[in-house]
Order: sequence, then structure tokens, then C-alpha cells
Amino acid sequence: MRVDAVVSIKNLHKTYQSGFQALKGVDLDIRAGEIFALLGPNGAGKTTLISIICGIVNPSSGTVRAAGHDIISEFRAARSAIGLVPQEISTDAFETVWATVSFSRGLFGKPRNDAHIEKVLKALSLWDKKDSKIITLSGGMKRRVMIAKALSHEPRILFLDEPTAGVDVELRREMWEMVRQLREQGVTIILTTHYIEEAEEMADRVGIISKGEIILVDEKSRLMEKLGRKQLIVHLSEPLTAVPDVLAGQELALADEGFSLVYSYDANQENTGIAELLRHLNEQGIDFKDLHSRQSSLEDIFVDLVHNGKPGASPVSNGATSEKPNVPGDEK
Ligand SMILES: Nc1ncnc2c1ncn2[C@@H]1O[C@H](COP(=O)(O)OP(=O)(O)OP(=O)(O)O)[C@@H](O)[C@H]1O
Repeated sequence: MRVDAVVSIKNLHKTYQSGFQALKGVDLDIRAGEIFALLGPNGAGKTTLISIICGIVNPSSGTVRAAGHDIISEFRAARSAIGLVPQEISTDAFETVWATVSFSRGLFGKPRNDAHIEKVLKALSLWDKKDSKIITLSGGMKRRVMIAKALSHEPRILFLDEPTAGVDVELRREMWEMVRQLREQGVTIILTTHYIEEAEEMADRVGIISKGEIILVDEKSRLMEKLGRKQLIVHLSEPLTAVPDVLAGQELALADEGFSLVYSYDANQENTGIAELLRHLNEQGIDFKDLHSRQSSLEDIFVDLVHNGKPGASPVSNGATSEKPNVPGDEK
């Protein structure tokens, strides 16, 4: 276990009673004070993993320590270090915001602390709603109440399971800002998401889970640098119906109804192949109007890893492919 690991997961397996293997030997350390995004397509095992750490689902084998406590033999100590914001909004609709959040704190056996609840509600812009019944709140405010509940017992670790699934763009940005502020206050944040944009925007580190296995963990910036390839987009004067034979075998794809040729290359290589590509186009009499290049995004990397098992294999994901995993608006 790393010295600064606040959650340490070792060889974790989960087989549901149905015989389905949801986790297949997960090893993962979460560092104190980071925002860690666990990214994976539907059914990859994200919720199972979080539920085990939070003591909601029993592991089949393996160990998990949270804030230094074993989640089974020291369940109470481990659980009280954790705040969980589940995917589903579950509160008593007829209770007030204040009562809901204070009651949650009590569940962890913590003594009443009105000053803390006030701080949490103010930080989440819920203070002026403290006496309102949950049922009267907007969807965004209800989500904030869920976060306030999760923070009521002063956890060091906060899990957010799909925090912005189904919320509008404005609220999504607001939530991101809020999560950053929590990190500033020293809370370690682990969020699961299948919105790649969310991981790209927020995370210090990203873990990619697919079919119950963690297939990659890295600093977001390093990941993008290391695995990110560049793409050269050649805007053609006339559309092509297929990539010319002479160019077959190169990492080329047609996009934009044949008006763009997209060439993927490794910008770190001495010979990027661009000069050769342009020479071939010239020889074939294929005219182009414009050229531009772009860095591949975390989304490209994700598609490559999850669908092809290796980085750099998919031609492009500039909207031209239909192979994207879930993107905002694509609910389960
Ligand atoms: N109680 C259960 N019994 C049997 N299979 C289950 C159970 N709970 C989850 N699963 C299966 O385990 C797999 C992982 O589910 P999990 O909810 O952990 O995935 P996820 O990555 O969180 O997906 P999502 O993004 O859809 O929430 C899925 O195939 C799911 O059908």
C-alpha cells in the first residue's frame, strides 16, 4: 500500500449469486487529496466496486482498506471515513433540508454539530433552503442535498457515483466547481462516470475499468500525453467514396461524408508519414482545400482501450465514427 493511499484495494473479486463475475482481481490505490475518475462503459463494474468499498455489497475475495481501516473487520471506522453520493436520489420528500442532512450525521453516531451542517449547506448554496421540504426543490438542488447528506459526518473520502448523469450542462459545470472546492478542503474524491468529458475536465488521475478489470490507471495529463495521438484532417475539394488503394494500410479514415480524410499519427515519431501522405494525394490528383491537426482526446484513448484493447488503433473520433461509448445525453 502506498504511504499516501487513502483507499487501498487488493485483488478484489466479486461474483454475484447469478454466477456473474463483476470484478476480476482489482488492484487500486487512491491517493489522499486527489480527484480520481473511474471511467468505464455501462456494466463495467464501477458501481459494484464503490458498493463494496462502502460496505453495501460483500466482496467474494480480496481486501479493501479505507482511511487505514479494513472495510469488513473494521467496518464502522472505515464507513465513517466515507461519504457516498449514490446514483439515485433517495431522500424523504416531506422532510426539510436541515432535518435530512442532520439526521444523516446522526446515523454515523457523530454528535450533533449545527455549525458543521450550516457550513456544508452554505458551501452547497442550500442555506436559504434549509427549511424547505425536499419535495419543493429542483432536481439540481436535490442532488446537492444528496451531497450535503454525504458530507454531514465529515468524511475524508467522498464517492460520487455518476454525479452528473442526466443533468443539464449548466448544472454539470456547477457540480464540477463544487467538487473542486471540496478537494481544496482536503476531501479525496472518487467519481465514477461514463462521461469522458467529465474525467477530462476534473480528474487528477483516471482509471479505466472494463469487464471487471482495471485496464489502465494514470495521471490524466500523462495519459493524454503518452497515449494521445495526433490527427491530421485533410479537407478535400471533392468527396471520396473510399480511401484510395494506394493509401490502404495507412491509418486513414474518411469522415464528413467523404469530404475529410483523417490521418492518425504519432507526433513523437521522427517520420510522421505526413509528407508521404501529401505526396500520394498529389500523385492521385486528390485536391484539398485545407489541413489542420488535432491532439486526440481522452475519448479517443478510451475508445481504443475499451473497444480494441490497445491505444492508437481507432482511426478517429471526431464525430465521424459510430463507435463512441456513452456520451452526455446517452443514458442507460
Ligand atoms: N445483484 C446483481 N446480481 C447479478 N449481476 C449484477 C448485480 N449487480 C450488478 N450486476 C452485474 O454486474 C455488472 C457490473 O454492474 P455495475 O453496476 O457494477 O456496472 P457499472 O460499471 O456501474 O455500470 P453502470 O454505468 O451501468 O452503472 C453488470 O453486468 C451488472 O448487470
